[in-house]
Amino acid sequence: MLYIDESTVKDILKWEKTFTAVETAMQRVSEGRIVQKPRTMTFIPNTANVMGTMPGYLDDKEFGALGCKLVTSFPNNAKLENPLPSVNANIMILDEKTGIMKAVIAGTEITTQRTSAASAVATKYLYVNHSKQCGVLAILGTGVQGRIHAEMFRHLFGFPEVRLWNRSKEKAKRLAEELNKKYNTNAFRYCEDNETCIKGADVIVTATNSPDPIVQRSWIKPGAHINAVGANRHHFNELDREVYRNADLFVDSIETSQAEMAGLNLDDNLKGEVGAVINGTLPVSPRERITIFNGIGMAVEDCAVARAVYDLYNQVKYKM
Ligand SMILES: NC(=O)C1=CN([C@@H]2O[C@H](COP(=O)(O)OP(=O)(O)OC[C@H]3O[C@@H](n4cnc5c(N)ncnc54)[C@H](O)[C@@H]3O)[C@@H](O)[C@H]2O)C=CC1
Ligand SMILES: O=C([O-])C1=[NH+]CCC1
Repeated sequence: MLYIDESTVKDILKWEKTFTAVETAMQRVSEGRIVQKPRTMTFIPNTANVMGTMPGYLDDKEFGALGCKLVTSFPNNAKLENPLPSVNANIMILDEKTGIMKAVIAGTEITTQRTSAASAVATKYLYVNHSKQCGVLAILGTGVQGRIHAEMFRHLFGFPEVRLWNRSKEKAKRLAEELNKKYNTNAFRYCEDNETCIKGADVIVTATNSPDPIVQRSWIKPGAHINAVGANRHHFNELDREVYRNADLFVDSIETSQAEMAGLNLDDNLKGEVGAVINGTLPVSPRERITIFNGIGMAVEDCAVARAVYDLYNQVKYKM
């Protein structure tokens, strides 16, 4: 059985490839060329820990795959003496004709990249493509997702200022220093509080486990775009309800969002799927309207990126 480990995935998977795979998966969702149900969640009693199973099928020449991700979210892993990622995953991909397993692929880096890529796809189609300004990016939460969003968004969209806020301030400060050094810049700035981080920002990313709102409506600039990524079991808790009431909401999949975001009154502001915007079947919002992308993460994104990794691995292997 072929196992492609994390360090190999990190070596061969480039952000641009992940972006294209996720963009394709989002389009196929809105074309009905996928099969994907809400994930099953095994909540481990008396803890914040959860294990999810995410099976999916994606019909596409380049990124099509039949697969299943097993993912755990153990939010306290980051606080261990030897910290570990909070989110860990493996992805199985199966032969579509025989159902036989082709490979198990380490899925932690894939999950990291594909989540940020989904936000980037949404940002491209809901914001960047409408000639809106990419001046200030605000990142709330500087864990694994905060870091990848900061790096990937600056790389793809060239934000000259990336603000970083975290509940424990030292962590945000350290990340700003580290990224400034890595990219030989002073673009990454640490913020003392979430309000300062958000005010005047063009694009906002929330990537925390906060059960309470960390974004207030009055702090957001007209026409800004928000990618709400975090909050673990409660995908919509990072934004105050007033934010949802005064914005256009876009999701990755209506079907899975209806299950996992059931506590939010989606009917009020839900415009539809990002895939439909990409395909031109859903209009974009007026310029001054705030937009939210609430991506809860899709199995078919994992299938698409896993297929890309499998093909890249085989190309590299056969060349040797
Ligand atoms: N939508 C999706 O597809 C995905 C969503 N996620 C979610 O994104 C979030 C971040 O994931 P990672 O960066 O991997 O986790 P992480 O553990 O690396 O970072 C979590 C961050 O949240 C902050 N935080 C925790 N509790 C908080 C609170 N009460 N208020 C403010 N900040 C708080 C921590 O300081 C930490 O910096 C999690 O909720 C995770 O479940 C992760 C992967 C995929
Ligand atoms: O879609 C995903 O893989 C996850 N969503 C929340 C934690 C992991």
